[in-house]
Amino acid sequence: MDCEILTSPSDSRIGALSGDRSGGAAFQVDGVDFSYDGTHPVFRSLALTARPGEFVALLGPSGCGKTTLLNLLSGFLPPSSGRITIDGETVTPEMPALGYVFQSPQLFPWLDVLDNVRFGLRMTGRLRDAEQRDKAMAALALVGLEAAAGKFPHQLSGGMQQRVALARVLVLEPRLLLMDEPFAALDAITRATLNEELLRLCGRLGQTVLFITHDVEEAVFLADRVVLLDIAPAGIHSELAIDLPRPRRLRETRRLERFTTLTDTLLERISAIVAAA
Ligand SMILES: Nc1ncnc2c1ncn2[C@@H]1O[C@H](COP(=O)(O)OP(=O)(O)OP(=O)(O)O)[C@@H](O)[C@H]1O
Repeated sequence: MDCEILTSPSDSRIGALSGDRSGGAAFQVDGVDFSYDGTHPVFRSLALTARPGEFVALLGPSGCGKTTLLNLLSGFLPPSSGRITIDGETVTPEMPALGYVFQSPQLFPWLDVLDNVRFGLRMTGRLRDAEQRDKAMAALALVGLEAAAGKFPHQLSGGMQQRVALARVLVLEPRLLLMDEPFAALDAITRATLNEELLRLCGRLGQTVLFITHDVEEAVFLADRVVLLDIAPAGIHSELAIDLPRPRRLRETRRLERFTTLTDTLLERISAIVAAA
């Protein structure tokens, strides 16, 4: 099991990643209709925005369209009408601003950790080998895995594999991270550690994040704002601003009365959605 608490890498170790990126991207979903088959809509006139650097958690009952929304935002699925923009530009899957982290790490088993992290840089072909290595090592330092650079995925725990997957995305310096239940398959201790790690990284790198989860406490711990989706095709049921102080540490934050109030509010809203279905 991978449950060590990581220390923060020094600025010199992550220097190779501090290139020309400038914080997070804004996104805007405007009047979006979407259906997979043309007859059963998943969204009708959906509208959602996020400001640069905002951490938005997406909650909602199974089948309400959370993954569909991520796929629309990443440009993998085109809306049937409406517009989705990242920093004002219509989204396409090739946009360098985008990084996608899935529930399963999806590493290449035949490549070692360093080459898994380097893979995206090699595909862009823009940097020399040595620069690619520097950037990949910097990304591994960010997730506390420099020492695992020469290992293969099967030699890593589930939590370490998910960290490599995160490093593989961070190396490309995305300004919008789309995360689809990235820690759902992990044990509770690893998940708690990675939640804290993710907040530390976001505080440091400033990306905008859209994070899907089924876990109300995880959503409240991580987010600036929780967006709750209703049964499809109703779209957004409600939003809740998470006014908990930062930096957040799991044990301290969960003890706050406000944390309990916010999670209870969301649980009540979810029960109402399910009861009305
Ligand atoms: N490729 C597809 N083809 C047809 N219908 C799909 C496809 N993917 C999803 N759907 C349908 O679209 C709706 C929304 O699915 P989606 O996976 O976005 O929901 P979700 O909220 O992410 O669900 P879960 O919480 O269970 O992961 C569901 O009714 C689902 O059955």
